[in-house]
Amino acid sequence: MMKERFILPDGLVYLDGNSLGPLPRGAAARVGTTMELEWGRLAIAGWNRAGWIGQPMALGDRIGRLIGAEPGSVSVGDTLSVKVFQLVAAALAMRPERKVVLSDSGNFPSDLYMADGLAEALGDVQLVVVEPEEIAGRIGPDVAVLMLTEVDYRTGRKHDMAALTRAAHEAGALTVWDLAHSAGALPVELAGAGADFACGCTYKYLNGGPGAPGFAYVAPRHADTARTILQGWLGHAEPFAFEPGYRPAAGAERMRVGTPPILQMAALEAALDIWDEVDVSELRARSIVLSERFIAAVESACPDIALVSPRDPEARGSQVSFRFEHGYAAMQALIAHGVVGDFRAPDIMRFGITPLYLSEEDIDVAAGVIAKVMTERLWDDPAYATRSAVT
Ligand SMILES: Cc1ncc(COP(=O)(O)O)c(C=O)c1O
Ligand SMILES: Nc1c(O)cccc1C(=O)C[C@H](N)C(=O)O
Repeated sequence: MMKERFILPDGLVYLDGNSLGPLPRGAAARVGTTMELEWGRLAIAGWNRAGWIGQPMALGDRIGRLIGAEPGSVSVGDTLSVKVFQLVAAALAMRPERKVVLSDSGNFPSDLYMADGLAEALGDVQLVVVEPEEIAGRIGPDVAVLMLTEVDYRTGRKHDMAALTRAAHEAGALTVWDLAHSAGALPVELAGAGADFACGCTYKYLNGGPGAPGFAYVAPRHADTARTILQGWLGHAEPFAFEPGYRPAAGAERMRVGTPPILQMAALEAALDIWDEVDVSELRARSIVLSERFIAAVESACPDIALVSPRDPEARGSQVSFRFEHGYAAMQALIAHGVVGDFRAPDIMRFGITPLYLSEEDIDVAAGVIAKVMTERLWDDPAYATRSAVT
C-alpha cells in the first residue's frame, strides 16, 4: 500500500483509477522543476542538456519492466488511439497477402474506429469483429492481424494473451495487443507470450495524468523490419540530418512520430518513480484479495445488481463491473455519497481496484455506500438522471 504517495480527493473512495489515476505526490514538483529549471533556464538546450530527446525511450524501458518487454522495445508518445493505428498498419504491411484485421466486440470503440478507418483508407482490407469468445475459432488463413485489448474496458474480462498469440502465429497472423487496462493492473509478459506489437496508455493504472502519452511495443525480432507507417521525423534514423527521404531509426525507436510531450512526461516520470518500487505479482495478489472482498460484500447486500465481470479472478483484470438498469443514476448517487466509479453504456457500473492506494477499509466503505444507495433507492432521484458530457 502506497497511499501516502498519492494526493487523493478528500473524503472520497476513488475506484476510478482504471480511467484516470490519481495525482502522484511528486508529480507537481517534477513538472515544476521541468518548467522552471529546464524549460525556464535551458530553453532549447533542454532537449540535450535535460535529456528531453531521450525521454520516450527512457520512460519506455521503465514501462517495459511492468509489461514484460525487452529493454529498448517500448517507446512513449502520441495517444493510444494513434499507436493502435500505427501498429495495426505496421502489422498489416508485414502480411500484404492477407486482408483481415480480426477483433472483438468488447474492444474499445477507438481501437475499432481506428482499424476501420485504416481498412477504409487501404481499400482492400476488412475489419472483422466477432464476440470475444469466438475469437479463437475465427483465427484463420485470411487473418493478417489479431487486434485485441487484453482486458475488456467494460466487463474486465481478460483474454489469454499467450494462447491467442500462439493461435495467431500458428495461423500465420500477427498480434497487436492493447494494454490500456493491463499495464499497472496485472502482470503482463509480452516477451514471454511472443507478442508482436502492443500499445497502451499511461493515464489509467500508471497514474501519468490526464493527457499522458501512449506507448508502443515492437518485439525485437520485428524492430528493424517493421514499417512505422506514420513516418514522423523523430522516428528517422537521423532526425537532425533533415534528409528529404525517410530512413527509419533502428529498433523500436522508429515508432516515435513527432515532438514528445515533455511536461506530461515529467508527470509520468514521477508516477513511474512509484512504479519502480512495485512488484507487479504482489500487486496482482492484492488486487484479487480486494476485488473478491468487494464482490462478496456488494453481492450479499445488493440483489438487484448483477456481476458482469468474470467470477474467476484469473479471468478478469483489476476492475469489477456490475449491471444495473439504472446504473447511470446509481453511479451519480454513489459519487454524491463519496464513492467514485464510472458508468459505461448501456447499463454497466464499473469500479477500478487499484491496490497502490486502496485498502480493505476503503473497499468496505465503498461496499457499504453501494448497499445504502441500492437498498434505500437513493438513485431514484431526478437530480441523478441528467447525463454529463463525460461519464
Ligand atoms: C482499450 C482502450 N483503447 C484505446 C483508448 C483510447 O485512448 P486515447 O484516448 O489515449 O487515444 C482507451 C481509452 O480511452 C482504451 O481504454
Ligand atoms: N481518456 C479518457 C478521457 O480523455 C476522458 C474520459 C475517459 C477517458 C478514458 O480513458 C476512458 C477509458 N478508456 C475507458 O475505459 O472507458
